[in-house]
Amino acid sequence: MSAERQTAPQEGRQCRTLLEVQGLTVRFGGLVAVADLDLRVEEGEIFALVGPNGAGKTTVLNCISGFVRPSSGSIRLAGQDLLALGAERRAALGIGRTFQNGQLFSSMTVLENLLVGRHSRLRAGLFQSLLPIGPARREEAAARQRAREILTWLGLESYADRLVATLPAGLQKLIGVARALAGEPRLLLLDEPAAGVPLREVAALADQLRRWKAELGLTLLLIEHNMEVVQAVAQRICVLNYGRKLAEGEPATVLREPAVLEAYLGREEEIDAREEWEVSDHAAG
Ligand SMILES: Nc1ncnc2c1ncn2[C@@H]1O[C@H](COP(=O)(O)OP(=O)(O)OP(=O)(O)O)[C@@H](O)[C@H]1O
Repeated sequence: MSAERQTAPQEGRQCRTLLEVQGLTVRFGGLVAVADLDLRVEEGEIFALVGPNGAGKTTVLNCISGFVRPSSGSIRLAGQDLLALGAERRAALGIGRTFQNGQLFSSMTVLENLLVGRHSRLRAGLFQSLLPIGPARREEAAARQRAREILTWLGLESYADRLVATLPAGLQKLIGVARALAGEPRLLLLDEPAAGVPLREVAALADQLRRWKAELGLTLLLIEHNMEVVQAVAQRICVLNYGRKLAEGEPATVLREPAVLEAYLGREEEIDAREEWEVSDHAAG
């Protein structure tokens, strides 16, 4: 990685808002998935969006990365309004994104997936970067070099020329991160990085998240259900419930708030009741 990207954020520097979301509302037909949400993520922090299933977390991430158009509200990155811009333009401005299920091109190699992730940074188009001709040749060589550096940095260099489809799910998840990093993001949006990670590897994942932040000077906004990871890495969290902000602040404090406990327990009770009903229904049938 370049020296500039390797520099850790300096201790004690002033907080600067990188991402500012104001009055974000998303309606899907009659359903209000996100309701009048305000969020500020400061440069260099790890911020977690948590909440029960269906709370609206992924929808918020989709609005920031440009996959869902909100019904109202504003989203700014370093002061620049994003809403008029498409997903690709936002990626070029520094928004990187991973997905719960990877969403890689499984019939391409790992390296080719990273080149796709990097193409928002290239002046030549994606097609030219995959088929190097004319003036794109030098840029493409540099992109390949950078993609290999990222793979090496993540310990994935031996998989560069493997087809994604042949690799286990856990590895594909990390390749999803490598692909997002290939776009050299300032803000990395991570959708449930701990989902599917075995318990014994959760602490190592938390270490990795801190390393990505510190060594690449990244800001991380993550959705996460695993509270061990959230408490280990996040400086601040926002709890969503039915699309509304329920609480915000330091994880240790927020996760003890009665309203937050109730939101989680309430949903668990709903699920327990449904499961009991299904069991008794099946038993009766
Ligand atoms: N494209 C869509 N069309 C209609 N409804 C949607 C769409 N996307 C999400 N929803 C609904 O919006 C609500 C919020 O969904 P969302 O996926 O954002 O929640 P979440 O907090 O990410 O949930 P989970 O933790 O289960 O991933 C849910 O009720 C969901 O069914």
